[in-house]
Amino acid sequence: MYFRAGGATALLIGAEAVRIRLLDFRGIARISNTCTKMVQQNNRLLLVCGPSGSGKSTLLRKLFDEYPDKFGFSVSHTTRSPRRFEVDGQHYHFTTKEMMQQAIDRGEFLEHAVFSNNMYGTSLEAVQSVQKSGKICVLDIDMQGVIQIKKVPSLKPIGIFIKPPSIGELEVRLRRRASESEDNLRARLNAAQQEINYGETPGNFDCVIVNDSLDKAYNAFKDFILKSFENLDN
Ligand SMILES: Nc1ncnc2c1ncn2[C@@H]1O[C@H](COP(=O)(O)OP(=O)(O)OP(=O)(O)O)[C@@H](O)[C@H]1O
Repeated sequence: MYFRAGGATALLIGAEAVRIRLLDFRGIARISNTCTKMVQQNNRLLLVCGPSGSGKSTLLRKLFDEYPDKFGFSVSHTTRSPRRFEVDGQHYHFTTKEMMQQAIDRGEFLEHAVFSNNMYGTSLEAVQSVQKSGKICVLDIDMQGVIQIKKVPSLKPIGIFIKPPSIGELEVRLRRRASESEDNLRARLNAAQQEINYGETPGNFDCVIVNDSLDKAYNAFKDFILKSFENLDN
């Protein structure tokens, strides 16, 4: 079953969305050793990044459907209040600003951001919890999160960038999805070109997939992942 547990890209990119991401050098050093162990154990992270509306969720849903036991999302932390249907530890780990900041200072977060006065982040423990269950941990993550994770040299994540066929088509898809206010949609489209530039810069991702025809894009997505994680048997 596909279940997206509140990844960083689930956040709005509204006009007021000043995202501040901080991972200081002490934090990097602290988590670096643990990450080296993760890599040695062949527990590499899979990062899926792309502009809002590029099709990350659609492709991941197909992958999770085809390989139900192989992949898992880590559960993010947030300091925002739970919504009515949200279950602590399932949709998010709900915490306080003080506790989250202390954990960040202890170097327990791979990436974190401030959005609309609330903190969000991916803890190393949340990633390891997925890996301990025998699954490959997938982070559906925005450009700023990728930049932050890449600062941990020992992590060596496998990164896939999902590129829309054009900004015009991205707009069509976002409008058809009808999930955003006009302001939000504009903010997402404004951010998209910068994200595409980052995605296309050599060295930033291991693979760039243009999501034009969904079937074609999915096959390329799946093939690359199967090759990258050779021990996937299904
Ligand atoms: N190849 C495709 N052709 C046409 N429509 C597509 C294609 N891929 C995805 N879509 C549609 O585009 C919309 C955006 O896709 P999706 O929600 O997967 O994007 P996303 O990158 O996960 O966005 P967000 O980051 O905002 O969650 C959805 O309505 C989806 O059905």
